Amino acid sequence: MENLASKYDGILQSGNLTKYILETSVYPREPESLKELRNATASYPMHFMGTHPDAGKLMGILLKLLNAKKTIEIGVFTGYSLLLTALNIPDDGKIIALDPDRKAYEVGLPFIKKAGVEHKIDFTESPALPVLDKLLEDPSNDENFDFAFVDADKHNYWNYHERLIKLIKIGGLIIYDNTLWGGTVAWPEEALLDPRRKKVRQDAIAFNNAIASDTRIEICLASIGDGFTICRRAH
Ligand SMILES: C[S@@+](CC[C@H](N)C(=O)[O-])C[C@H]1O[C@@H](n2cnc3c(N)ncnc32)[C@H](O)[C@@H]1O
Ligand SMILES: O=c1cc(-c2ccc(O)cc2)oc2c(O)c(O)ccc12
Repeated sequence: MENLASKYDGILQSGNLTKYILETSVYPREPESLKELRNATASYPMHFMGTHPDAGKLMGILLKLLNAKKTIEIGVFTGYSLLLTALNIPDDGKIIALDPDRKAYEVGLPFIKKAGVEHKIDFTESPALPVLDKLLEDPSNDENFDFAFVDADKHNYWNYHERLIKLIKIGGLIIYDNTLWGGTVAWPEEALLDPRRKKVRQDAIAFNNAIASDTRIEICLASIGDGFTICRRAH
């Protein structure tokens, strides 16, 4: 029988511990604009797709450590991770943000404007692959980005990886979200009943296996949010 608790209890499979972490170290220091965007998303369809705030906190620290200036985001939804990125890069930083769903982006846009960071965002209403291919047609984009965050159609993660690895600088980071898919990657296949969740589990397992043997990167599969695969381009 499918254990839906994992979806709501976080990857720790413990609602109390997830709540403790959020209430102790995340919510009290979450910027007001992010909190407002998160609250506005709560009444939007599929609101659970927003990046987990604890994972967002880690992403913010990594962006600062890296001094990231030029970034790519694949999968914007209402913009939690996008606003978080915009708040953690310098005033002249730029984010190429890609999503075919402009309506969801517009839910978060007022909070992005209020935070005064809209000028850092170049949103394109499109599936990501053709835009990445276009970027790669111009050699000046090779190794020109510090950071990328991927949180979109899970079956395309390897296709994104093959393109992002050329666009990201040596020493830069690519983060893939949902790579533990509620913990189900370690479950027996028959334990999952919903065919769509089953398919995403298979996509996540295939991606995790492929990335684990990619010698161009160092990886850390962090059990935060829904599973964050943090890749550092090594060469
Ligand atoms: C999980 S949500 C992203 C959540 C977002 N990072 C946040 O913090 O709120 C996934 C998004 O991926 C988008 N998406 C689906 N297919 C896509 C594609 N081919 N290219 C880019 N984005 C895509 C969906 O429209 C959806 O908004
Ligand atoms: O339940 C979901 C579904 C997705 C998803 C499915 C198909 C796409 O083309 C894009 C996204 O993503 C999710 C997600 O990122 C998350 O953190 C929780 C749930 C889901």
